[in-house]
Amino acid sequence: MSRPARAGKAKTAHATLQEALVVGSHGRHVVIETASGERLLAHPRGKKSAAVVGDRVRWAPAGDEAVIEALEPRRNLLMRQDEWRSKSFAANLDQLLVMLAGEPMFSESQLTRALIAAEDAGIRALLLLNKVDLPSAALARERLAPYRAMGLTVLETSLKGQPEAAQALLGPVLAGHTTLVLGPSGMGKSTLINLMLPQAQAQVGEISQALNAGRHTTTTTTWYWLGDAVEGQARGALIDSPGFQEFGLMHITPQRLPELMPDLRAQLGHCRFYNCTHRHEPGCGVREAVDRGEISPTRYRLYEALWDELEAGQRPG
Ligand SMILES: Nc1nc2c(ncn2[C@@H]2O[C@H](COP(=O)(O)OP(=O)(O)OP(=O)(O)O)[C@@H](O)[C@H]2O)c(=O)[nH]1
Ligand SMILES: [Zn+2]
Repeated sequence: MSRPARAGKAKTAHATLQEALVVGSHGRHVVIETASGERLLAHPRGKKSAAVVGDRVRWAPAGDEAVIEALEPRRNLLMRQDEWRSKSFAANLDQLLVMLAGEPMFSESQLTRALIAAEDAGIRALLLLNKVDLPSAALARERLAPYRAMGLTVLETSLKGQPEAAQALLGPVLAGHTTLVLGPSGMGKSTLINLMLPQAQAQVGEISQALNAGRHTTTTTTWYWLGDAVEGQARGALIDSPGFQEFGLMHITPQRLPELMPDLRAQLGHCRFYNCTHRHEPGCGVREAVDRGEISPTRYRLYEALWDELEAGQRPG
């Protein structure tokens, strides 16, 4: 695809370039929102690491489009799992909202992976149990007991049956923060986005328009402003990534897993061997805690499975 020629040769100092926010992405091409609120298709310069939604960038105009000259330092970064590898996909988040339901029953493996990714990135996670109007919510609640016990907040909604109550509950939780919504299929993510963002379609439209100018049709990750800007107040935002299922964990070594799982972490320091993997060793404090019922057997099995997966991923070749 042809790119507009660069205006001049002189290298502009980054500080003099305008800052913008990345609000949409399609592979290496992104949509930025400039300080004046304009949305432009932006291309990375050269092969430098690509910008992701939530990034603040320094940009220069290039015809009707923009060239990203530099990324501002990131507060944090989340990766998504591709078929083959982990890829960065959202930066500078305040919190992760994980949507769950009893019908279809949420996957504990997916939940655990999300929590590990958030913990590793230093991002707080909130759980949202939706569809509490259905009888299956009782079982979902039971399965969430170990997560409450490790200190996680579990909010409950019936987005479809009681939208006003859900709005009242979620409004203050989302206001002023940048929240990535993880909604596995069927948990009610579309219902949530439509409820909290009546103007969502218009925002998607603007991003598609900017992308279409570059002949891209779909956006993979989208930033939505929550409400209008009010002077002196941080503006909240939701980040939605359609089809997004799994976080990338391949950059985490298996030895770090216990530190990233609060229920296991609470039991560290009681093993006979200082370098205990908590898998086969005698005198393991973590496995004793499983036997005593202080760590849920499911969580422990997920730990074992993740260990194998991460170890296999790190073997050379
Ligand atoms: N009973 C009940 N159903 C709900 C609730 N919230 C959403 N649903 C229904 O659950 C189904 C899935 O909701 P969506 O919002 O489309 O879910 P999604 O997570 O976006 O699903 P995908 O479109 O598959 O990605 C729809 O039929 C909704 O009407 C709820 O609180 N209670
Ligand atoms: Zn151990």
